[in-house]
Amino acid sequence: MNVVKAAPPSICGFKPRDVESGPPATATAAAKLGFVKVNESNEIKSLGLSCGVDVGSRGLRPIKAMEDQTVSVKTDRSAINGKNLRQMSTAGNSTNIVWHKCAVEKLDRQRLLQQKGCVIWITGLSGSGKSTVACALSQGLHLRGKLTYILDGDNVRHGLNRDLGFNAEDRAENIRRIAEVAKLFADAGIICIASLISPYRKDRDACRALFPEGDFIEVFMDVPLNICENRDPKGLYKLARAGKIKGFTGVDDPYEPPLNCEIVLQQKGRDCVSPSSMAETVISYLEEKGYLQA
Ligand SMILES: Nc1ncnc2c1ncn2[C@@H]1O[C@H](COP(=O)(O)OS(=O)(=O)O)[C@@H](OP(=O)(O)O)[C@H]1O
Ligand SMILES: Nc1ncnc2c1ncn2[C@@H]1O[C@H](COP(=O)(O)OP(=O)(O)O)[C@@H](O)[C@H]1O
Repeated sequence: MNVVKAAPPSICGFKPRDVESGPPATATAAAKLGFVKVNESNEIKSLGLSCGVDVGSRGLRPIKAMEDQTVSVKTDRSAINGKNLRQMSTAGNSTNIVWHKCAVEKLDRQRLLQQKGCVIWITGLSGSGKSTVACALSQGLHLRGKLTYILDGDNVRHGLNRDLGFNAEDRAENIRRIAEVAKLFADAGIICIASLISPYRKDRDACRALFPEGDFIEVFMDVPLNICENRDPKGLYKLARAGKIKGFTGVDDPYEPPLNCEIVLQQKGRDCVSPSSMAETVISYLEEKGYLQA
């Protein structure tokens, strides 16, 4: 039997950081919580007063604090003998980085929230109603007890993306960063609603590629330019027509409508479809695809 000696346990074996980072997934991690013995049959024997979490099954069950209790924990031997060094990887400009896995995973969070994490990507011209539908959708889901978060292009440009402008390269980076943030939200189990013009097909397709099949739900606000321009709530079309804003989408910059998106919300002619009925269309889709349950 190998004896792994670690720092003596605090009152309950957890330090605040251990609580934040979740329960131990391996014998090594468990050892950090106190004195433990690891035997050949993958059992950890607690030697001191400690409490832990049974990670042997997918559902996490807290273990009561008891003295000299033996708990079965699935240990990853490669984590103990250092074989996991093979998982070193390179991502972008970062080299020698290792993905750190936690025992509490997306499925656990989804079970807690009783929903599935995903991104609803709303694309369309300025003034087409993206932000309005995003809010109506968030409200509609909130009323059903579902957790959402909106990433609005305008708003994110006030902080995270304040260094970016509107040339094609900056728009691509704006969209890429928002997609990466949306991916984190979806991993948290949250229904993330991204509303931004995202005018280029290739940029939207690159976002889609970041997500598992089905989790990127593209919604096209199919509203003709003349309606958007008549609305002009911020007076930007007027400024663009007057030549005071250069490279304005739909005026002197392109917008490429989606070819194969999941949902089209159309506003044509005199018939006015309300934002809440548009939101209901999206909610029905989520219900049908099983996103509103774990
Ligand atoms: N040149 C130009 N073209 C288009 N839009 C412009 C421009 N300059 C400023 N704005 C305002 O910025 C909002 C669009 O930001 P996004 O982050 O959604 O744009 S993009 O996806 O990066 O293309 C957009 O907000 P919405 O009207 O809500 O779409 C505009 O208010
Ligand atoms: N379904 C709708 N019917 C009528 N007007 C709408 C609808 N959706 C949005 N609007 C109005 O259109 C304008 C632009 O909406 P907004 O959500 O700001 O668009 P975007 O975010 O695409 O720029 C706002 O004045 C809003 O009240």
